[in-house]
Amino acid sequence: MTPAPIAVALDAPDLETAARWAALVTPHVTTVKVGLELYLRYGPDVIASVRGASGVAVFLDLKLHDIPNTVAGASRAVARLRPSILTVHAAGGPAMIRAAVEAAPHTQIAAVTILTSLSESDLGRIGIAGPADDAVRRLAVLSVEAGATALVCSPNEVSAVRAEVGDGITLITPGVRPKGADAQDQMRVATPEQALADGADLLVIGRPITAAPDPGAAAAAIAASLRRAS
Ligand SMILES: O=C(O)c1cc(=O)[nH]c(=O)n1[C@@H]1O[C@H](COP(=O)(O)O)[C@@H](O)[C@H]1O
Repeated sequence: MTPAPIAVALDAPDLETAARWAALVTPHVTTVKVGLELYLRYGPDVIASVRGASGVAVFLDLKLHDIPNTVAGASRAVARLRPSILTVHAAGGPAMIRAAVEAAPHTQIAAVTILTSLSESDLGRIGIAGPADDAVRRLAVLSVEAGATALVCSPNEVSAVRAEVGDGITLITPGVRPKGADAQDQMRVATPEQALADGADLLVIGRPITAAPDPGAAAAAIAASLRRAS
């Protein structure tokens, strides 16, 4: 069975748990994602641990956001780990995004547009006027012009972003919840089937899989449902 285009967010408190989740889900998904919790605790070794024997693609989600020189250095430091994807915040601006792209030539740089945990009223409070769609599209275009070949946005904006940037850019959507699942701290959400139908290339899914009694079975069920829908 072809693995589904899902990156399972391994937001675990310890390495053993993360490696166990990775082993359980990798037959069913293309990618696993290491984020700040694991990386700040264990550092670079975590990548090899979750990659394991399967050699699954590892997405390193550090959401870098600093001046270009600092982001270039940080990107260079992690590029040698050969993650398939590395995230930076689009709001860091074009020079910062370009610095990451140039410092990690073998890794796809994904620019995070507007966090899926922000509601439209949160956006107003941090000074971003107008609907989320507008800000996401603006940041998407700026990021692609700066050399990013992947973008992170919510499933709600993915079709608008696709229309803006075309087919060559990888669109990654967190904020994914199977029908009836609790959105938790996510504000702009959709189902996996909807996200894929609207043009997402890779769905980031964490707790709906990792908090399930059997993460392997939960990943398999979502993968099967995507196959049925496509
Ligand atoms: O860059 C990300 O992956 C990301 C961007 C974003 O806007 N929203 C978002 O939730 N994420 C990540 O996606 C994952 C979502 O996890 P769940 O909410 O448990 O499915 C977490 O690891 C987040 O860090």
